[in-house]
Amino acid sequence: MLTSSLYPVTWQGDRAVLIDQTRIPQEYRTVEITNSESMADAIKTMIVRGAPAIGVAAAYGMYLGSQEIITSDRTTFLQQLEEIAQKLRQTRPTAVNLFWAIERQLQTAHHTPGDLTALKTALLETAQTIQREDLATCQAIGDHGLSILPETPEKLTLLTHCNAGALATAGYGTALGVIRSAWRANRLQRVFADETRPRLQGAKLTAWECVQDNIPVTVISDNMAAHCMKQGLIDAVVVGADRITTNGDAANKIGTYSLALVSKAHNVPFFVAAPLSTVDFKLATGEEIPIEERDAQEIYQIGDSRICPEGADYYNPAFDVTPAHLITAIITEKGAVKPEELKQFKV
Ligand SMILES: CSC[C@@H](O)[C@@H](O)C(=O)COP(=O)(O)O
Repeated sequence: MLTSSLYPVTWQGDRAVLIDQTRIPQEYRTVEITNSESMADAIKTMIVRGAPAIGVAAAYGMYLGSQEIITSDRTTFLQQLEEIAQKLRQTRPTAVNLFWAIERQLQTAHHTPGDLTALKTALLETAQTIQREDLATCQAIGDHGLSILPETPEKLTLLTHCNAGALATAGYGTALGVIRSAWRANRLQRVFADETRPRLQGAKLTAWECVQDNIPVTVISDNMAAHCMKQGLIDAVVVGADRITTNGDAANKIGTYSLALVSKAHNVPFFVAAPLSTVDFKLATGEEIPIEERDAQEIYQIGDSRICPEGADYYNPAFDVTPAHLITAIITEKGAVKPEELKQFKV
């Protein structure tokens, strides 16, 4: 029996309720967000994280922001809404879903006729639509992924990195959606979850989600993947993405690129599962993707303990780019394609 009722964002009347992903698995707690500034903070501090979930959260942030604007003049309203959009854009630079969702809300605002009350209602409806669509999209990604997983005599063991699960989307997940669909189809033996230093999304969130759904999960540290592949333990790798460019290069959580190299060396298929809202057709190659650099403390400290000496320097890029040639297929809601075939989805 699958639960998967792990919705990172829930709309309740006049507020968004977020699962606080910084506390899982120690504690399941929710945070109520009633204004655009708190939503921007929640995205920045990773209370809500994962590219599609960030997009959903930002869409509600735009609606909450619209409620803060006190004017009856449409032009002034649109100017102030743009300022709110700008604050939300400044939270995290890599996941394109953030910019995609904000743009969709601005388009809604510009194209909704009638008074400002009607416009604000349209912003709430658009946020809810983005959320609903993403859930359906993840389920479609799961189905398409299932159809291209390798045919093996035994059930599959799949490896994933970071958390591209229900918590990272409107629900169900992208990479973990494929894994859920494989489990549901009785084709999955086990998931290996990279712990994903420095924020440990794999050890904390992916492992927790799998436990909720009774999917057998083995957590490994990030440097163990090559050894596991050499032992023949892994049939395929499935990861998510934060931004994919027109040529099929894919930015995802730091460590994904090395995992792709290791997969190539061991002839293990490497799949990227992502909605088309994660594809940035404005960018030609992964070289152009802005890579977020986060606070050094994420490297030198675990929990409350400092693990590295003072006096050293630290470097903390949160994402890396896997070149298209290392990707077996990109699994989208419209089907699984080779990276070079992604262009066909450009509208
Ligand atoms: C479906 S989520 C895809 C990606 O956003 C995910 O793999 C990832 O890298 C998340 O990074 P995070 O820094 O936790 O937001």
